[in-house]
Amino acid sequence: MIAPDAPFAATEPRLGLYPVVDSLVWIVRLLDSGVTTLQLRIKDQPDVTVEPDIEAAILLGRKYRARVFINDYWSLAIKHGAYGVHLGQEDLDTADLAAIQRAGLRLGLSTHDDHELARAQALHPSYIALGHIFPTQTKIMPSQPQGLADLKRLAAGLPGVSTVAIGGISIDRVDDVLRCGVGGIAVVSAITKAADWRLATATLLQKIEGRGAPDA
Ligand SMILES: Cc1ncc(COP(=O)(O)OP(=O)(O)O)c(N)n1
Ligand SMILES: Cc1ncsc1CCOP(=O)(O)O
Ligand SMILES: [Mg+2]
Repeated sequence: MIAPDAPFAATEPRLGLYPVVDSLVWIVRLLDSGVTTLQLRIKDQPDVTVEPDIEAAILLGRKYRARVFINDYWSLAIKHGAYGVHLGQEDLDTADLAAIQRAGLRLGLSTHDDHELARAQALHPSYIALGHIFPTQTKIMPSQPQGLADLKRLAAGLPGVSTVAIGGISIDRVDDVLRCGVGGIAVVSAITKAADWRLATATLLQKIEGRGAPDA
């Protein structure tokens, strides 16, 4: 991995509500509900299997003028001209960051602690994700939850950086997370496991971005 010297293409300073979903069906539902920042996170499939959905998600993002980030599959994201890519720390050892940058894609990076944060900052990504903040059922995490105090401390040390909090963020925790100073809140189960995902999405949009769905 060779670190590019220049910063990656900028994204919004405040990414707002940022659902992370595992299918095109969810991408369509959420774009239709007025969500403007999204991630397609399909895990551990061959490129040939995921390419059609990745391409479709990127095209839908363009059609809806939304920011669709592709998790993991950075070369497919480049090939199809995605808005952006989200990578984890382990991906940094193998991904061609210079190619992502040359292609003008935005880059989001995961961080779990101060050490990973310093590594991410040195790469000048478009946004930095901090987490997991609370315990999560969605992904097995080797690290401990960071909690709100650490989130506040870390966010305060990142002036001018677009930040996203992730991990165990339920609707009733959103206000506390926002008070820590992050500009984006990434959620999986708060939407995909909600009894009423439309209501959950509308509530999150209102709390995080102060707006309703297009027809609301
Ligand atoms: C917004 C956001 N933050 C963190 C992650 C986790 O990404 P990663 O470390 O690459 O792990 P996987 O999601 O690939 O399991 C994320 N996807 N999105
Ligand atoms: C992908 C990922 N990376 C860190 S926590 C997480 C899952 C977050 O899911 P949930 O919002 O359901 O806790
Ligand atoms: Mg990943």
